[in-house]
Amino acid sequence: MKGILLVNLGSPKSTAVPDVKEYLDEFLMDERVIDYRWIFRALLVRGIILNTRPAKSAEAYKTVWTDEGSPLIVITEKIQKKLQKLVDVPVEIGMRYAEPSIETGIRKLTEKGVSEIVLFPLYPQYAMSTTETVIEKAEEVRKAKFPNVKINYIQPFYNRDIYIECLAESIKEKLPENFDALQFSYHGVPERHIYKTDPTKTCNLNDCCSRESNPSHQFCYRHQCFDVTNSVIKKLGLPKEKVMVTFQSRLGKDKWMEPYTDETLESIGKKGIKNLAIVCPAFVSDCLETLEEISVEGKEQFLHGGGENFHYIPCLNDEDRWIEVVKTLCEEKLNEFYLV
Ligand SMILES: C=CC1=C(C)c2cc3[nH]c(cc4nc(cc5[nH]c(cc1n2)c(C)c5CCC(=O)O)C(CCC(=O)O)=C4C)c(C)c3C=C
Ligand SMILES: [Fe+2]
Ligand SMILES: [Fe+2]
Repeated sequence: MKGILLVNLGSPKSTAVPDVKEYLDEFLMDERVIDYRWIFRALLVRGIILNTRPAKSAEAYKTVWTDEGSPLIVITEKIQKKLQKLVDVPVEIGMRYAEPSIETGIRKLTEKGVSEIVLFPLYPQYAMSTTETVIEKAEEVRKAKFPNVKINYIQPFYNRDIYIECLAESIKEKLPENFDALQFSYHGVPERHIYKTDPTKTCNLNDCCSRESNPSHQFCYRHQCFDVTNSVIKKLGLPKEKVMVTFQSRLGKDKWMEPYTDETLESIGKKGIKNLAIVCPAFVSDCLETLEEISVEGKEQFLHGGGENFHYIPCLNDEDRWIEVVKTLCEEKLNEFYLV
């Protein structure tokens, strides 16, 4: 029997500082997130970051937490429930970090008799800290605990027409009438990650990412962010001069992809952009990074820098058109089981 596992990043189990600390420990000790040798990662994460960050992050989580829990998990559950109504195989969710884990998700499916799983990492763009770490973890769990289960993975879908169509429609509906600029803010990654995961060694993190084609594009997060932006603005008929791409949520002292979202928000008001719309297409569901970092902090930065109207465009969340896309991508992979 077949089944579907939707995998998202995950959140702490509560906003209590020890729970946030446990979550950050698992997240930041992932070698595909902080890619230093174990001893240096442990010194940085356990010796420095976990001393202060959990309390600060817990305060931020408190501002977005709902009665049902973390927005990211609540929204992923809503996607699951809606998808379940459209397909005739069991659908479960699993988180890369914390609970419900990928193992919990696979276990629930196997208890329903599932032995062939389509696993959907809910990230449009490939990075070692997105799709790659999900697949690595799922394979580790499968080999150790469910050796008889087959898993078929859905690949990054940043360039799929159905996704672009859906995102463009969603943005169009939510765009305010008057805006001076539309900012696409993607979660950043350290530049080193892009070089590291480029098997072709042809990405120069410069003009190459915006070229029409280059062998590195399949593994270049930066290219995939530009590609989503270009495809969406083409569909919306927006002039390039009205659009910006920036990268948010950097952590630590490494060089992350630029331009940075926060610095841009602080400076564009003075350059004449008074009415701003902003969207975050690295996330399919709203989460701490959109609801707090962009909608609250980002708005303050923009207003502080001389901006006047800040309009946050929510993620696809559980919009029906997005659930249809999820269904189509899952069905494609479900059907592949018949071919092998
Ligand atoms: C969308 C893709 C994501 C990438 C790429 C990514 C990389 C990345 N993140 C950190 C550090 C943190 N991220 C945090 C939160 C967070 N990150 C993503 C997604 C990506 N991260 C999401 C969806 C969330 C929100 C989770 C939620 O519960 O809502 C956090 C925790 C919050 C905080 O303390 O700021 C950290 C830390 C690194 C180092 C990294 C490197 C590639
Ligand atoms: Fe590139
Ligand atoms: Fe992150």
